[in-house]
Amino acid sequence: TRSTRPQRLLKVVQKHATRGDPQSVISAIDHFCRHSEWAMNVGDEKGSILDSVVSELNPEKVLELGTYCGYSTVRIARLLPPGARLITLEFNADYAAIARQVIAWAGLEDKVQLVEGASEDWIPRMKEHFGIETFDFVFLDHWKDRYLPDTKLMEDCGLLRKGTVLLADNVICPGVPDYLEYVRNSLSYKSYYFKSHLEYTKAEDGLEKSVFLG
Ligand SMILES: Nc1ncnc2c1ncn2CCOCCNC(=O)c1cc(-c2ccc(F)cc2)cc(O)c1O
Ligand SMILES: [Mg+2]
Repeated sequence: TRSTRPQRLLKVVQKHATRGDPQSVISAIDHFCRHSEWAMNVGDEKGSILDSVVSELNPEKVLELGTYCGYSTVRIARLLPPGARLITLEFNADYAAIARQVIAWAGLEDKVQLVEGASEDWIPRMKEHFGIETFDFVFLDHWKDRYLPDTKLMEDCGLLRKGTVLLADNVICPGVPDYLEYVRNSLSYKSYYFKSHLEYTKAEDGLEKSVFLG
């Protein structure tokens, strides 16, 4: 039977990227998605904004919601200081299997813990299962109708502290109107919109950076 797009993306990484070189993994995926097959990675343009937010924050504890093929996982993990940890949640087992191999090809498996399952099931278990007190940085890139309930769930579970940064992908396309309304009007967040484009296209999209004020 025909291969899946994530399987073809992994083949491209293994063929064109250098083991242990995260930048070559990022470039191989971006080239494939721009010239061969579009895929829902955060991409190079929004990826550069993601890089600048992570570099400025230098987070120790990172949560990513929605791994897909591991593109943004690699982008974030390559910038983390030694000893920092990234936990990434992926619901789809096929995506998770590909992402593990992409993350390993980049040589970042020691910084990354990929967990299979739904965000709503795992967020309440972060403390007892992973020994996490609070996160410094959260990248939201999963089901768009889960951004708001999962943010409220993280608040209720005490996983956010004064200064925790949430960065949300796709706030315009596909769009997360309820989440945007919440973080932009809540007194518990200071929010900023980074205008950009939907990965590998000319359509408008953007990232919303929201700082939890405690
Ligand atoms: N642990 C978890 N818990 C819950 N749910 C989870 C989960 N892990 C995964 N999932 C499930 C969903 O994961 C993928 C979500 N991402 C997107 O859907 C997405 C779509 C587009 C897009 C598509 C078509 C267009 F025309 C225009 C834009 C672009 C993007 O950048 C996207 O990120
Ligand atoms: Mg996205």
